[in-house]
Amino acid sequence: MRPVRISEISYTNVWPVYYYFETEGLEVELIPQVPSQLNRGMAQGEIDLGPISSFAYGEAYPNYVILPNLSVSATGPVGSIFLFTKGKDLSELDGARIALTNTSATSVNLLRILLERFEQVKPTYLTMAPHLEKMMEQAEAALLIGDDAIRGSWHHHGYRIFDLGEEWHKRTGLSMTFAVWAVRREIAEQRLPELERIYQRFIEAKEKGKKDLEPVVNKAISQVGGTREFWEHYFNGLNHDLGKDQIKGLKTYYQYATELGLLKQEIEICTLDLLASISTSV
Ligand SMILES: C=C(O[C@@H]1C=C(C(=O)O)C=C[C@H]1O)C(=O)O
Repeated sequence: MRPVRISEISYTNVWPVYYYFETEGLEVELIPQVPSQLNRGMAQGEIDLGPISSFAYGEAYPNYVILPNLSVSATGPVGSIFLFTKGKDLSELDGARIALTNTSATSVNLLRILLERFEQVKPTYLTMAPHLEKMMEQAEAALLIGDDAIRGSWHHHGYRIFDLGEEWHKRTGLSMTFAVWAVRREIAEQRLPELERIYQRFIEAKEKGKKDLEPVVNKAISQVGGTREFWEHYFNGLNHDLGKDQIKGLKTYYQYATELGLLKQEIEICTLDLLASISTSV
């Protein structure tokens, strides 16, 4: 049988889980990608499992199941999902052109929820590669995610920066889940014992990442730049669990996305019960 194809998001936000992910003895292939490539790969059946955009889970519903207790979430500022504006507040973006990174699915739709539902403004959008200066030549505001957003925030360009995790939390009081570990439903049905072993390794990796973050911080400093304080603060602001609070925030996000017509149907959060069969939780 071919290896299980697992995506590895190339952004630092998943390193606290992937750094200690041990593939020894597993029949897996790790494929580095940005979220939008992973979402496409999963939809086309080229990738079996990975931390997909939570929005992509909703789009593909009910084709995937979620591995419990893994996510990329934040309650409040996330530190790497930023809207850059030339000084305007979110409420002043009616009719504005906004450039969206072509690497994201969750955050572009989160932005639409914040602007269209909460601020009642209706901008126009264009999708571009994540280059802040090029985006700002063509638009009044730009959305970046992941390390592109982090690097963008380090430059002294004078733009106003809105953290979408923080803006979501201010308006809803809820946590926001940007990615969930999803697996194609047929893989879950056909290769459950292997999935259990893979899942166990992910959970072990996440626990190690919580206990010993220092090597992860060192890797980020050497590969991306920035200070130890920056990365400690960034990683500590992220949450990689999928507990009650995260699920409550995610359900609300799906509900708003469906109400705005961004998703076609009501979404249930189906998690894989790794000791029995597929179940719908919470
Ligand atoms: C926290 C982040 O979350 C990411 C945001 C995603 C999206 O917007 O679709 C997808 C996966 C997450 O890993 C980030 O990129 O900074």
